[in-house]
Amino acid sequence: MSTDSALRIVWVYPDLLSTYGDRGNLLILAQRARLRGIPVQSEEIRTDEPIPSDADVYLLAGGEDAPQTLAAERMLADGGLRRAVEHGAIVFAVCAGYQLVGSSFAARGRQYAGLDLYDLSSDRGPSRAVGELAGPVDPALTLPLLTGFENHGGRTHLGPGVRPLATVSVGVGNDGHTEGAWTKGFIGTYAHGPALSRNPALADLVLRWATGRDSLEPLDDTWHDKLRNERLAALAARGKDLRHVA
Ligand SMILES: NC(=O)CC[C@H](N)C(=O)O
Repeated sequence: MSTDSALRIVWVYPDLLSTYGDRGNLLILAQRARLRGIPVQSEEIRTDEPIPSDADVYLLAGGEDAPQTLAAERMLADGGLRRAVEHGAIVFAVCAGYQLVGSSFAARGRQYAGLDLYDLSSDRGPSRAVGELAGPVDPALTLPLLTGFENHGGRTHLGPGVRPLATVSVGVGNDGHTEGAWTKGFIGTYAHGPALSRNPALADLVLRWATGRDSLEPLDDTWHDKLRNERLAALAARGKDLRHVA
């Protein structure tokens, strides 16, 4: 992002990929930037539009199998997201969006080619993972506990080019042990909720990457904290052991 221009945030294919309130990720990211005085330009690029390759941040959301395969096909043919990533754009991808930035993913009984932007691939798990997802984030990122809601049939396998975003205390995530993936400029997660509302520190990490700033002024996170605490208390009430979770 250059200093005199707005931060350009693109939500890719809201008409295909948009489940469980994932549009909230766009709203939260844009609002947390604006509250810091960072001008923002949000764009929703639908399936029949070319994906711009010169934006700063790209958001991909969840989707059912059929829309996910269509989205992958269109994105591969379009090429805009690949060009953007090659220019250093940041990608925040949730669930179906997370799976389709890997080399391949499973849907409707077979494997489909993904965009192969990051070192991960997905196949089908033995059961659907549905419910709360929580766990400590990779200490290298110094973020608080990840909390979210998951609903997916896929399981994701990480290569050496990415690191797990979190380890799983509650839920399934990638495989019951790790959840999501990251490398500088990329975060993938199975967390809906939306993820950036339940994890505002993750939104700020994306903003720090996008602006090149080492730190951002703190915001009033009262309502995010209430939501986080309510969700974590619900897990504790169900006897989930979160003691080892920061
Ligand atoms: N919630 C989602 O995005 C689901 C992703 C994918 N269709 C799966 O079931 O694994």
